[in-house]
Parts: sequence; structure tokens; C-alpha cells
Amino acid sequence: MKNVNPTETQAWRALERHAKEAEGWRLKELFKADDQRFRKFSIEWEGWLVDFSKNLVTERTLGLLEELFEVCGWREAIDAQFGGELINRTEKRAVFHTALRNHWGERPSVTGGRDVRGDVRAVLEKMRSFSDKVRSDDWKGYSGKAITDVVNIGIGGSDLGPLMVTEALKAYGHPRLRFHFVSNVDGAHIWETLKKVDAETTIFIVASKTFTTQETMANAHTARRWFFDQGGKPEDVARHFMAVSTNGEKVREFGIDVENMFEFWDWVGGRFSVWSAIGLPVMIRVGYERFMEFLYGAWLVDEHLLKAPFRQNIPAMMAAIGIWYVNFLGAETEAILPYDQYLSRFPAYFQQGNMESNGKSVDRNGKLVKYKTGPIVWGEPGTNGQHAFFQILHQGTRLVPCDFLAGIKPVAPYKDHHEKLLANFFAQTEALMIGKSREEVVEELKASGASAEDIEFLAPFKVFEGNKPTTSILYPQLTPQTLGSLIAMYEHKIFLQGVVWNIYSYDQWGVELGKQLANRILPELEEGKIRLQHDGSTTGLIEFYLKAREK
Ligand SMILES: O=P(O)(O)OC[C@H]1O[C@H](O)[C@H](O)[C@@H](O)[C@@H]1O
Repeated sequence: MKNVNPTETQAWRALERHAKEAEGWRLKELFKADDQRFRKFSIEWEGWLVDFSKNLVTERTLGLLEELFEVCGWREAIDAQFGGELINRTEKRAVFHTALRNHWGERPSVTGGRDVRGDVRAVLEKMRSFSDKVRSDDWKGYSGKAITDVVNIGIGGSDLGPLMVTEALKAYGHPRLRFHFVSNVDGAHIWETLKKVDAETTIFIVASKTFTTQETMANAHTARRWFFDQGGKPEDVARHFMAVSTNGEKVREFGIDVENMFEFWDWVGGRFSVWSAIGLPVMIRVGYERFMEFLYGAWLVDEHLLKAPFRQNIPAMMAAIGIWYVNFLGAETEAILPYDQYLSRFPAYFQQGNMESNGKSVDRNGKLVKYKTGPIVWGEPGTNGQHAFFQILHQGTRLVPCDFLAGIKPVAPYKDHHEKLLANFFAQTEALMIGKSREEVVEELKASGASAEDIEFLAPFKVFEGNKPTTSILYPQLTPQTLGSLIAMYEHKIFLQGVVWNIYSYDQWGVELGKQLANRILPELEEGKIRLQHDGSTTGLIEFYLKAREK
């Protein structure tokens, strides 16, 4: 992989100059000036439409961004990742989640001199056998009853992926099985879940790459204690506790038989692990065939990434336009707005995907970067968001590029709802771009019979500046396949942005310090006595808590 400081490239400097010109652009004028703009700035792929035309970009912008990507070695980086090289250098690991979905075509999956396709296949078969049994009532609990509830215990990538996807695909799900996700170390999470399930008919999937994560281990131990309290015996654990992990030793220590362990590998990053055995709840919910469709959707995007030229390459365009906003137009944030209730956790999923990957301030040489890296990512489904935070998108002071996502066909049977949903989607992207001028506002107020005084007072508040950029992504329908594709697009976007920012996107050292300090403080809370030096505020907080909890 190349190691280029992007700001030292000619393309970067040209983009900086170009950004000055962009200050005067009005999106609606760009459309007036070029009646082919929509066609030129949108991509059709596999029945999808990805419309970038409502972004503050011109041909020149994209040309310069392409130059930047070239000089930063985006193609070499893709080859290195797909070639199984140890591109996660700070953890000395390959980044090979693409191997988990490489079941079609001729491409090998070689890392460390080994083609891992066989290993991946073997785990898939094990998942298939288990999930088939649970789905067909062949897997019985200790009292001989079929399983009714699946509880996934995991956090971060071992939670958000299966949570988001099982939610997204529930319309394709098993009619009887219920799914629960416990992540937070707050005892309320496991307690409220255990209240709803019956030990005789529940399986627990303890999902943790490392099998050392405090939250997950605490929840897993509580679940096992509860299981015994409910009448389960140690010999019944094998029927009720599964593990998904890379760490066989820790799984054994916990008391889960390796027979009940679904393996994955250190070349799968936590936030990219839903394609691995971490996706077990997904397979149980939708079945093996549909899980394979999910992988296939992602594989299609992998092929697209590898083959499509820059301007036709959806992840590359998403990445490039994102960089344009962050580094040249000053955006601090971006929103993901699925007009698809099934994708309610999609923004949260890519909040982790994005912010844990590209929330970095040190480049690949260990030097502090002097440019902005990953933005703040957030979002909620539409139309709910419209009645909550859209105000800031329309009339706030910040630039918030938004992705609008929707299925062309609904999954739910109510067509009239879908038309209303999409009318809102289109209207919002239009309103954000077109805005409303003072003249229009005055006209409207006059027509409503407002007095001249009222018009003068009210007009400024009712003006919409417009010119707010959006990307619209329309997929044929939310299915396992399209969901797989959608996730893979965002994954590759994150990766390519990290390449240009010259950062390591696949580690997450930033979450370590809090964990370490929590481990130092925990004994103090357990003992009820402060033993360590803390700052004044932290000491004050702990002291207050220790006293107050006794009252
Ligand atoms: O799967 P685990 O090893 O339990 O890790 C769970 C999560 O916690 C870590 O702290 C990381 O921030 C996440 O990237 C990871 O997904």
C-alpha cells in the first residue's frame, strides 16, 4: 500500500483552490446549466439507482478527486486488502472479511499463504447444521422442548451487526423464533431479557471475538447463573450455550464445549464480522439459503469495487464525495437516513463502522495528521427524523451531507404507505436542495392574507436557504441480497476513505484507555474505598457515589 500524505499531493491543493469556487455554487443552478446532470452523476447498478447529482460537485470536482484517489493508491490498496496482506499493521493482521463472502467466481482467498475458502466453508456448514436444527425444532432444550428464543450476548461488532441484520430481515424470518440482543453491562439489559424467556427453550449465543470483553463476559456469567437457578444442570449447558469466537481457549475456560463453538479468525474485524459466524443469529432467523443470498449481495459489491472504473464505482464515489465535504467544504458530520423501517439500526451500525474505523488522528507513519479524518455519523429512519431533527438540516448553520436510502418495492404489503414514504423521501431531497426564497415566502404569506407587518416579521424565519446536498440510494427491495450489497458499499466507502486519509482504519486503540481505567476503578467500587490517585473530579464523583449508595 502507498503511504502518501494526501495534503502534499497536487490534487489536494487543486481541490483546495477548487473549493473556493464551490462557495458560489447553487445546486439548482448547476441543474439548470446542465440538463444531463442527473444522468452524469448517477449510477445504475443491478436494478439500483445511486444518485449523486444533488451533491455539491462538478465534473472537475470528481476529476480532481479521482486524481487524489489515484495518487493515494486506491487500486493498490484494494488489491492489498483483497490479496490478504497484513494491511492492519498495528495489529499485524489481514483485513479479509471479503473472504467470508467469496463463494462465487474464481477469485481465491489467500492470506498468510493459505486459501481460507475451505475454512470459511466448514464453519458455514456447521452454522447451517445448527441453525437448521433450531429452525426445524430438532434442537431440543434440556427438558425436551423445542427452542423458542435466541439470546445473543455480545457488544460492539459482536452485537450491532447481527442485531441490525436480524431486525432488517425479520420479514424473511422464522415465524416462531424470537430474538433478543443483550449488550450493555447495565444489569437492566440482561434482567429485562431474562424476564421474557424460559430457560427450557432458550439458547444463548455468547459472541465475542476475544472472549474477554467485560460486558459480554459479565452478561454471559449472569445468564449461566440464571440458567442454573431455573433448573438447568451443568450437563445441560451444551444444549443451551453456544460461543462464537476466535479464542477457543477462553471459550473452554468459560465452560462451553468446542463442539458448540463457531469459529472465526483474527483477519475478521469486529465491525466487519456479521458475515462470519457472528452472523449466526441471522442464519437462525432467515435460514441458510437466505444467509447465502446476504453474502452474495456483498460479493456482488466486492466484484463491482474491483472492476468498476472510478466514476461508475459506487463505494469509490461515496468515499470521494465524503472526503470532498469533510476536507474541502468543512463538514463535520454526515447523516444516514433510511426511509425503510427495517433499517432502523443501520445508522447505528455504520456509526460504529465509520467512527471506529476512521476516528483516527495519527497517520500511517505515526505522525499527527493536519487534516480532518472521519466525520461524525448519525441518523434515524425517515419519516420519523423529519419530525425530530430535520429542522437542523433545513435551516441550521451546519453542512450535513445526507444519504437517503429506500427500497423501490416495499416489503410490507401496504402500497399506499410506501407511496407516502417515498413521496417524503423525494420531497425532502428536493426541499433540501431547492429551499424557498424570500420572494416565494412573501407570495405565500400574501396569499394567506397576512398583514404587511406580519409578512415583514415572519418572512426571514420561513426562508429556506436550500443548497443542502444529498445522495439518494434506491435499491430494488430490502432483501437479504440487497442488504448484503448495501452494507458492503458502506464498508468499502470507509476503507477507501481511510486509504486517502492515510490512516489505519482497522484498529481501534481509542477504546482501550476507558477499558483500562474502568478495570482500575472497579476494585475501588467493590471495596468501597478509593486507593488510587485520580483527578479532583473523578475522586469527587467516586466519593459522592460511595457515600450516596449507602444512604
Ligand atoms: O467481540 P469482542 O472481542 O467481544 O469485542 C467487542 C467490541 O469491543 C471492542 O472494544 C471494540 O471496540 C469493538 O470493535 C468490538 O467489536
